[in-house]
This record gives sequence, structure tokens and C-alpha cells, in this order.
Amino acid sequence: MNALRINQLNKSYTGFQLKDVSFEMEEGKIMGLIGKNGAGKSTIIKSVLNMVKKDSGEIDVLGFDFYNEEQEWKQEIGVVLGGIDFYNLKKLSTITNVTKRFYKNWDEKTYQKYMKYFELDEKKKVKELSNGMKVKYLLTLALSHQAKLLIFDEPTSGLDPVSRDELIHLFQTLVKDKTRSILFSTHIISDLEKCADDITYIQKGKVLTSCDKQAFIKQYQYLKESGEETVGMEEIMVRLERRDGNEEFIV
Ligand SMILES: Nc1ncnc2c1ncn2[C@@H]1O[C@H](COP(=O)(O)OP(=O)(O)OP(=O)(O)O)[C@@H](O)[C@H]1O
Repeated sequence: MNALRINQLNKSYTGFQLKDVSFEMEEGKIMGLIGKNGAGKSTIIKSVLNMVKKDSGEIDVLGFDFYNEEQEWKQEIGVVLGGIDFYNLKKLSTITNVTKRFYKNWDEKTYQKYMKYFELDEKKKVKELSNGMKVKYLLTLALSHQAKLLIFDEPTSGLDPVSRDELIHLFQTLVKDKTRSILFSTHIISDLEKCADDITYIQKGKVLTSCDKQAFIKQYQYLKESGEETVGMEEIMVRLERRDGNEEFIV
């Protein structure tokens, strides 16, 4: 079964359009969603979560009916999207208590395990956490109700290299038994080089490529410059997006 299937997704904003976005995510895989600022990654994620209303297209989450079974599939996904700064004055324990009431598969043991792993203190208020700690807390909530599909928007961006490495390790462990899948958007391409199975590259609202990581790298080796043996993912992205003749904007 596919963990996620998006078929011909369209969504328009003034001056921007997601155009016929289609890709599939196999169960048990980690997929990286990449593309430059404004390419449409968050809009895809929000469409999948039904947080923005798509104009057209089909979205299947874990095989559920998108509209008729929205409550069911929302129980089965774990999401980290944006921050929790609007709960600044709340204690983590308060937010946890509200969150766990929503999930029928809430697993207190798992929750306590991740709180300990990430060295988080429930008695602290959100405003007392560093940015990295906030991300770790949101990940803890997302991982504590036996979600089958985890969707993270730039989960590693506020983390130090050691924490990022630990998180990547955790992602790899989570998908090992093939019952969980992870979709995450990021600009930190080296994280994907370490852990992604598949890459979906978004350019100006369209899917440029969606395939496994090795095929992705192989496909763009034509971007190699003289003297180079290979070209890595980050440089592939830079070369695909490089704009010629923009010197006039630089003063
Ligand atoms: N609510 C909205 N109303 C109008 N336009 C929007 C809205 N949300 C996003 N957009 C536009 O949609 C485009 C895609 O934005 P999106 O946030 O999906 O990009 P992204 O790939 O996630 O970018 P980044 O890497 O910078 O986070 C942008 O041009 C943005 O201005």
C-alpha cells in the first residue's frame, strides 16, 4: 500500500500555482521534499493535511477516503508544521494533556521515552524553550500516538548538527519495520543524503522529479562540470536553479 498518493493536485494563489502535482510514497520509506524558497513544498503539505483547500486533484492518505474519513486518517498521522509560539505561556504538560485527549492511540510510555530522550522538562513553559527544544517537543507529540505516516515541514532546520544527526538516526529507526513512513521537507540537503530513500523535487509549483535517491543523483550527473567525478545533491539543486545574468541586482 502507498502511505501517500497525490494525483494531479492543483492549487492557485495570486501569483503562484501548484500545477498537476503527482507523486506516491511507499510504506516504510523516507521521502525528502525539496525545492527552493517559494517552490510550493509547504502548500503541498498543507493540502495533504486539508489545511488549505485544494482546487482539484486526488489525495489518498494511508488508503483512507480524503474527505469522508478525515478524522480516521488524522488519527494515523503525526505532523510537525511551524512552531508553537502562540502557546508561549503554556506549560508543556498542559499542551500534552490537550493533545493526548485528541488521539485514541496515545501512548504515554512512548511519550515519556521521547521526553527523556530529547531531555525535555514538562514543567517548562514554551517561552522557556530554545528553538531546537520546541522542535523536539513537537516531534515528541507527533511520535506518541503510533502514527503510520509522519509529515514534517523542515524538522531539522533549528537543530544543531549533533541533534540533527540523532534525529536522522531516529527517522531511520522508525521506518525500519516498514510500518511507518516519513515525508519531510528540508533545505538541509546533507540530511537527505544521509537518510532519504526517495526525493521529490518541486520547482515553481511543479514536480520536476520524484524517484529514489540514487536514481535522482544519477539522472542529474549531466550537470557535472569539467574535472568533477560526480555531482552531489546540493550542487545538483544549485545548478538546476542557477539564474544567469542576475548580476544587475547585486550592488
Ligand atoms: N495563504 C497564502 N496566500 C497566498 N499565497 C500563498 C499562501 N501561502 C503560500 N503562498 C504562496 O505560495 C507560494 C509557495 O509557498 P510555499 O510556502 O508552499 O513554498 P515553500 O516551497 O514551502 O517555500 P519555503 O522553502 O520558503 O518554505 C509562494 O509564492 C507563497 O507566496
